[in-house]
Parts: sequence; C-alpha cells; structure tokens
Amino acid sequence: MTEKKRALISVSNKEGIIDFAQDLCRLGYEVISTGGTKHALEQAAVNVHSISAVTEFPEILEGRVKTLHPNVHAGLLAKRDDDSHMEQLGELNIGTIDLVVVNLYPFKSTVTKPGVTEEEAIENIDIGGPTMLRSAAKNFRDVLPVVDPEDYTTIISYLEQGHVPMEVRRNLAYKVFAHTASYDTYISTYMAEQLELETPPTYTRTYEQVQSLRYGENPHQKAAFYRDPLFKGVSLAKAEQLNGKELSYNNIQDANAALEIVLDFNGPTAVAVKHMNPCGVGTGDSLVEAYERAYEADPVSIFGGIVAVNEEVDAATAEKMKDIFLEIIIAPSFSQEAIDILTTKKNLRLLTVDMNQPAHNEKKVTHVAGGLLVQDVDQGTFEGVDVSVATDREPTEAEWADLKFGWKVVKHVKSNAIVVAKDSQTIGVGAGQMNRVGAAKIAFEQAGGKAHGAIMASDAFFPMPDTVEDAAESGVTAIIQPGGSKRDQDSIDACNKHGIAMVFTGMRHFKH
Ligand SMILES: NC(=O)c1ncn([C@@H]2O[C@H](COP(=O)(O)O)[C@@H](O)[C@H]2O)c1NC=O
Repeated sequence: MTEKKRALISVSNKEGIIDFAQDLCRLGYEVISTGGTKHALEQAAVNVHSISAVTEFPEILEGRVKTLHPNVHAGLLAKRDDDSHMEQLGELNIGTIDLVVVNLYPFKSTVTKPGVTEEEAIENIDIGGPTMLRSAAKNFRDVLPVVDPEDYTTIISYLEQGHVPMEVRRNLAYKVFAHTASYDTYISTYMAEQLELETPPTYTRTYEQVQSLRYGENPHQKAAFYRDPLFKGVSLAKAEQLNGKELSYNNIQDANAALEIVLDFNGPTAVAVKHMNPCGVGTGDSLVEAYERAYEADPVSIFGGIVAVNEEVDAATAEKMKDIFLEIIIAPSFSQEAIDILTTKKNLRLLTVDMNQPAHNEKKVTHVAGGLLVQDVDQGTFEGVDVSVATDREPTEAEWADLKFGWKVVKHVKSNAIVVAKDSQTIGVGAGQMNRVGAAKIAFEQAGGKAHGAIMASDAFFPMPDTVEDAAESGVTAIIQPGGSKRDQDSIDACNKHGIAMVFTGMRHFKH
C-alpha cells in the first residue's frame, strides 16, 4: 500500500489535462492513467503510471474493460476512517486512490451527428468512466471526484491550501451524479427513439441550462431557461441574439409562440404575438407587405409585442418595424442594412433562428402539480386534413385562401379560439374564452366593419348555431371549423339561411 496520494486520470476530453496533471505531480500526487490519457500525458513529459500496474491486468476488448477492477474500485470506495475497510485493503495489497479525473466518451455529440449508426452510438457508451465517477462521488468525504474541466483550477488552489472543504467535495459529488444521470438519460432517450416508444413507462429527459433568468413570469418567481441538446428541429433555444437586452421568461414564451406560428406558413409571413396569442398575422408577396398586414391587423396590441418572420428582414421591412416599439424580432436572418436600421434601437432584441431544420417529432410536456402531461405536438396542417364542404354554397377561390389562412392561425390561438380573417390578414382574434360565443364576440368587435366578406375560423365545433348567427350578422361569408357536433345540422342550416359557405376539417385544434 502506497503512502503517496494517487490520482487516477482517464479522460476523453483532454483539454486542460496536462496542466492539471503537472500541478498534481507538483503537489506530490502519483498519477495513474488509461491508454490514451497516459500517452497524452507522457507526450508532455508527465510522470504517469499505467492503469494495468494497478489492476495487474491488461486493457482488453478494445478498451471496453480497462478500469473495471476491484483494485480500482476498492481503492476508491474504502472509508479511510473505517479500520475494517483499511485492514481489508492492506490484506489485499490494494492502494487508495484519492482523486479521480474522468470525463466520458462523447455519447451526446456522437448521437447528434447526422447519420450516426447504432454501432457508433453503442461504442460511445462509457461504462468504466461513470463507474469510477460514481465510486469516487459516493466516497466524496475521502476522494475528490472531478468530472468538469472547469473545476481543475479551483481544485488545485484548494489542494495548494492543503484543505478541500466538505461543501466543495459535496458539490463535486453532486456534479458527478447530475452528469452521470444526464449521460444515462441521453442513452435511454436515444434507445427510446430507436424503439419508437411513444409513451414509455418512465419519462426521463435531460436539459442543459441556456441562461439563468432575472425572474420568471413575475418578479417574485425564480427562473432559468434550459435546452434539450438532443433536439434537432427549429428551436428558440438555438437562437443567436444580435442586439438588445437579455431575454426574459415572458419574452422566451412569447417568442416561442411566434416562432411556432410562423413555421406553419410558407410564403412571406409576419406574426405578432402578445401573451402567447397572435394579435396580428399577415402574409404577402413580399415580407414588407406581410409585416404591414400583421401590423394593421391590430396596431394597438402589436405595441410592445414580439414579431416573427420567415424570411430575411430587409431594409424596407426594418424601416417599418423601427417605427413602433417591439420587444423582439425573430427571423432566419437580417440584411446588413436591416441590422443598421434596427440596432439604432438599443433595447430591441434581434434573434436569428435557423428555420431550415428537419422536423423533430418532439413531445409537448405540460406540468401539473406533482406530474406531467406528455402528448404529441399538434402538427395538424390544412394540407393534412380532409376538408369537406358542408353547406349548399362552396367557398369562392378567395374565401378558400382565407379559410386556409385562418385555419392555420386558429390552431395557435388559446381555446376557445375564433379568428376572423380577410385578404391574408387577421382582422379579429378572440382567444382563451370560456365559451365560443364570447370568443367570437371579441373577434367580431375587433374586426368591426372589416368583417364584411371575411372568413371565420373556429378551433372546435359549434354546439349550437348561435356563433354562426353572430357571424352572419357581422358580415362573415365563409366558416371553417372541425365539425362533429351532434347539432352540426343546426349550424349548417343557419349557414344556408345566410348564404354562408362552411367547411369541416374533421380535426380539432384545442390549445390550452
Ligand atoms: N471500460 C473501462 O474500463 C473504462 N475506464 C475508463 N474508460 C473511459 O476511457 C476514456 C479514456 O480513455 P483513454 O485514456 O484510453 O483515452 C474515458 O472517457 C473513460 O471514461 C473506460 N471506457 C469505457 O467504458
């Protein structure tokens, strides 16, 4: 049994490891390493012993077994203040290991590479590394478990002082268990994906902090923003911020809502969001035309709102955007001229999001007290539904275009939801009402005289014909809704009476 302190170093990410090992040697540690790490350290003239000298066994099976040995794990797990533990080590001639520096095979970056094979993924599942980390972390009172290269300098400074406080040790152990837990989660998530498990018996996910936030929905709520590193689709968590203040919790929610809506459109489209609901959506032949429509849809609510567009913001659009107070603009890119124009507003956040990502079959997770609800994201599209005309009159070509537009928007409005739209522009949005008639009233009131010749989209069916009657009175000429009420016929009759064309989608778009 050696008296000298021993450090076992086995790292895939070798950044900073030479300096750290040199410092450990300077502080009197004997360094033991696995093959690749030993080679790297020897290249830098660090005095290092092979793990095989400890295990008295070669590294075998292409590195699948290198450190999985009682001489390693007993050396890590023995309680130094327990005589029987120390006696057993003595009898078996096993030396203690006092510090473990391990970082793992890069499983996450391997499985996020396009076209990765299952074989590659499996070979990147680290077995010996997490085992050593867990042994060291379990015994953190006696052993220092180091998983994060960011901690190298701090640890050296504590060792130089001759004492590592218990809170520091406990924190190192916590970091290890958090790390191995998320590492295993990446593996189980990958496997669940391979198996196409829709609703697994346990729901395990892991997220990395993007940023801590000043506060949550309200100033008395603490909050942070996390991202799913395995997510391949379009995501606000991957946005680049070009200008403006730090995003807030509410900004992120609203920006995400705006992004989700704009992604459902193909031509030039602008979406303005307030409190997670679209207050103005416009499409056009150019982005500036789309933005003007989104703005004019509700010039009051867009003030202080969040705008997402699906094309590069050009100078003409930027000039219009600059005229009012917006919190955030999200776009795939901004032309240099647009940046010059918009950055004159110091606080205006400009976010670029790569909108050309593959679709990712993500689950939508909603928190309930003590639990989670997990469901598929609503990926229903107008193109994906079987639309049928329920009334005597078929919609005109112009009405069809607006019905399609309105249906895309209403999907993103909180239920009960009614959208009134005309000429590629929302003109009335009734959101989050406890009854459909109320949602419609709000939308018609906002639309005012513009409702003449407009369409109405409803996220769910009409249990009674009252909403149709109100629509007729407001001047609406075409309606799109899922259909499926026992009393559909009453609404169809009301439409026929007023010459309204009504189409059924057969798909509901509740959003809570
Ligand atoms: N199998 C083992 O006994 C084992 N022990 C340590 N490792 C890992 O091997 C890597 C370092 O290997 P090398 O020093 O040969 O470059 C580390 O990421 C470490 O976590 C192992 N590899 C995989 O499980």
